[in-house]
Amino acid sequence: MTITMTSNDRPRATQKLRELLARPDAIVVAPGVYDGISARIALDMGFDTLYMTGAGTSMSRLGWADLGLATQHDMVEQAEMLANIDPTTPVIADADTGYGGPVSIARTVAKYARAGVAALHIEDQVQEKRCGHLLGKEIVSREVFYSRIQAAVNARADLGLDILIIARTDARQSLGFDEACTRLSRAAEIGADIVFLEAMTSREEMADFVRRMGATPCLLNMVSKGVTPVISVDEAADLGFKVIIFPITGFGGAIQGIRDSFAVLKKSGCEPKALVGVEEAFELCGLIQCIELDRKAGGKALAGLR
Ligand SMILES: C[C@](O)(C(=O)O)[C@H](CC(=O)O)C(=O)O
Repeated sequence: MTITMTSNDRPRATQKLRELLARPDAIVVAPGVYDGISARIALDMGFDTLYMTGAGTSMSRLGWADLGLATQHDMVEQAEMLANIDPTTPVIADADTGYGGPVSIARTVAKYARAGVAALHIEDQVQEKRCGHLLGKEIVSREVFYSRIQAAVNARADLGLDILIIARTDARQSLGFDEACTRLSRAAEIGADIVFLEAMTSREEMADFVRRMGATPCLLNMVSKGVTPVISVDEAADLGFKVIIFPITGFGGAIQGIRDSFAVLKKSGCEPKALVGVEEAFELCGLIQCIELDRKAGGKALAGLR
């Protein structure tokens, strides 16, 4: 795989996501990434789309749970880094509530698009939001939600951007499934490209949701130990979903892996034997590419490395 640090091919990620979505009977699979290492692993393994998880971003950048603590600035910085390791691979990014009223949302859309993000999702929780799989979520009115989506759609048109807009509703928990579907149908009419019904509680709901949304592509959020029943990528595709995200797979695995590794150190006073070594880690993160880049430019800084 070619990884480039140039920005010339940025528009291709959005175009590529549109092409991936247009494939009949196929689903876009996006593993959750939350830092440079997790993004590098997903790219190295050949995933063709990445999902920037807000929960993972909040925990990796701030060390705090997904409770609306990450700011627009935190999220844009993270998105910019993730979208530019390989600018040809689409990144679908969490944009929470859009971080304010219509003016802030317009700025969020512009900043995400200019950072190289291919699609972003904006939801209808109040600003003091929380992970969609926790209890006690508070939801804004239909009007406020619709104006968030309208602001995003207008910003995209006014600024000549082609980022995809995903409307997410968290209304299922407190207002019910019908209200959630009504909100997303209207969001699609306003101009959202993809719809995301957070925290569905049964397979019947999943099937019904896709049916009710008609031609609008639907996204499924597969959160381990969340409130949505676990289904596979193939099952989601069979139900008609066009995108499936796995926000927890990366950081859930990392937490377990780091814990296991530290436990060996604490117990034995030595590192675990099976650890990935420093060179392998650097190679994962572009060492060879950097040596090549330096050599081609006549640089001497990395000449002695290999
Ligand atoms: C998708 C999500 O917005 C995320 O931040 O990745 C979260 C995931 C989580 O916290 O479990 C959500 O579902 O709200």
